[in-house]
Amino acid sequence: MDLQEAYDKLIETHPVTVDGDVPDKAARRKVSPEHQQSLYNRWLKVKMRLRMQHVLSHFCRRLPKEERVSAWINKQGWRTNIPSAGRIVSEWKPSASVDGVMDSKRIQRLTRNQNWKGLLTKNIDGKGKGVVATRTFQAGEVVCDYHGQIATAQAGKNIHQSTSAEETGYMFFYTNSRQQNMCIDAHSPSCECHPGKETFGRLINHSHKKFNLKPRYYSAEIDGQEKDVILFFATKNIDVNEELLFDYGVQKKSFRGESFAQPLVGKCLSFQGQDKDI
Ligand SMILES: C[S@@+](CC[C@H](N)C(=O)[O-])C[C@H]1O[C@@H](n2cnc3c(N)ncnc32)[C@H](O)[C@@H]1O
Repeated sequence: MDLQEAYDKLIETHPVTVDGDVPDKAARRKVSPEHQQSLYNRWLKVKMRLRMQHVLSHFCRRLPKEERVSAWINKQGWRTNIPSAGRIVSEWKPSASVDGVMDSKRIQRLTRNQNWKGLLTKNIDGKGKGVVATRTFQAGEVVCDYHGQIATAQAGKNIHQSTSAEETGYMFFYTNSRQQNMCIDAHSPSCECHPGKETFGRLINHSHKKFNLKPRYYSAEIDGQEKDVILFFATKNIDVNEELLFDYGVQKKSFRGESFAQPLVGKCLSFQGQDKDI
């Protein structure tokens, strides 16, 4: 029997699991006295890979800090065969299906607390304020959300018509999972749930050609309540100091028309002045 056959036989009775114990020597010898040591090594190697995947799947769409990974690993109660937090961070890639992103407690917490890290508000020549990255983001990472009061599209349109030109660019129109036209109204710099805090999403500027973010709509259960959430995903790797941009869906250089989003595609109404980066 070669090693592969022996290994396949061993895992029939002793499958590798994240928390399982390596089969003892007697069990390994029973399968193959000749390969018992190699079976031991291979079993532990596969277990390590499984643990790495287990940790990575917990930090699925936001690059974690090493200390955070280390703290989480410590909580698992593993005494041997412990993955290195440094290696996890260096090998980190966005994982998990985009559909399941709002299942992540971390993303839910960031959405609830508006504590998005790695972002900085800055004045951008010719555009007013904008948002830049203070760390690199990998393609596929969740960067932040578009936060504000959720309203019907009609209510948003009314606000849009009754507010000043400076305020009207902060409405994000979308269609929800029940096919209702809705709007995230962020015309006030801070919202009722986060008084005194200016959230990042509303400050992200537009570019049709150089966008590096794409919004995606979710209907998510947060704190037992169904909520509409618009998450911004990096469409490419983003460098430090790079401005974050998404395509508002405006077609013209100066957009004043009415337009409602297709599902999953947001549109901000009213875009005035000289558009940089168009
Ligand atoms: C959602 S706000 C973005 C944040 C805004 N720059 C601010 O200072 O609050 C949308 C408004 O930003 C400005 N803006 C966005 N993208 C722009 C661009 N590419 N060039 C010039 N102005 C832009 C327009 O005034 C637009 O109505």
